[in-house]
Amino acid sequence: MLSVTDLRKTYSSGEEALTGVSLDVTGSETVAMIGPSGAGKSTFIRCVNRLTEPSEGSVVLDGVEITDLSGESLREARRDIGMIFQEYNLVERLTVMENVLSGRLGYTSTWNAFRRNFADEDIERAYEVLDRVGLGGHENNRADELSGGQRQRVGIARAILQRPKILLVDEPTSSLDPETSRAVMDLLTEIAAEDDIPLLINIHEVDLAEKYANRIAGLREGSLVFEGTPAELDETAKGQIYRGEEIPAGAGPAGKVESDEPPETPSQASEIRRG
Ligand SMILES: Nc1ncnc2c1ncn2[C@@H]1O[C@H](COP(=O)(O)OP(=O)(O)OP(=O)(O)O)[C@@H](O)[C@H]1O
Repeated sequence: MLSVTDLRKTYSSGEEALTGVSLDVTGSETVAMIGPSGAGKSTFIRCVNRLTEPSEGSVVLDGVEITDLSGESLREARRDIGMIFQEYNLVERLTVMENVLSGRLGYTSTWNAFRRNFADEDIERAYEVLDRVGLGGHENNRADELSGGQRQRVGIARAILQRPKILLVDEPTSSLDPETSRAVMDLLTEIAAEDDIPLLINIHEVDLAEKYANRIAGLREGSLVFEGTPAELDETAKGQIYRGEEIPAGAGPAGKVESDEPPETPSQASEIRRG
């Protein structure tokens, strides 16, 4: 379970990106975070795994206070957090298999990673994970030979190879066409359900949030202005999130709630074969 309390982030520029956001993500639920551009969605997700340093607040994952950690303990905690990025964050000249195995780099020594001495067990599991995301047979393709949807599948495979306790997903579909976006969302929500892990997903497309999420969190100007089910996300709530409209007195249930570093990878492409 992820429990975020009163998270604040002020960038050195003085920009107050988060002004005290609290949100829990539990079980195998999918929580979609929506909101206009600049609302603070990416900042929120990046503060959870400390790719961005929060200014104040608490982030607890399965009982571990992430904001207190540093060095090796922070690296260990990050292994529990699968991260999937909008622009995939793949190393273009590396193979699919190498990109996926880079999800295991946190577990292997620098020397072994450099030599690409991945454990046979990891390679075996990477084949399984690639089959699972529909990329069986593409292990030795270079990342730059893949379509956008396939690249995102590699990103998903890399994240789940870590056996994470939560998946954080930042705008997974913004570079994809509608059909591919739905396929990627199907895959993500299937994995969350099958592996019994929660999914926190930033997403621009409200229709995808409504279709796939169990719960929707609406951010506006760094504050959580809505938290509810897709059914509760009515026009009033959308007006509040996207246009800053006040909730009319006596309105329904919706509204409420007051209130830098990609994974390390080896440097050159080469084939890694089943051991
Ligand atoms: N590294 C940074 N330095 C300074 N300000 C930043 C930085 N990153 C983000 N911001 C600012 O913080 C605010 C929130 O940005 P963030 O990227 O979190 O929003 P977002 O909701 O994810 O937007 P989008 O949907 O466009 O990706 C914006 O005003 C943005 O300009």
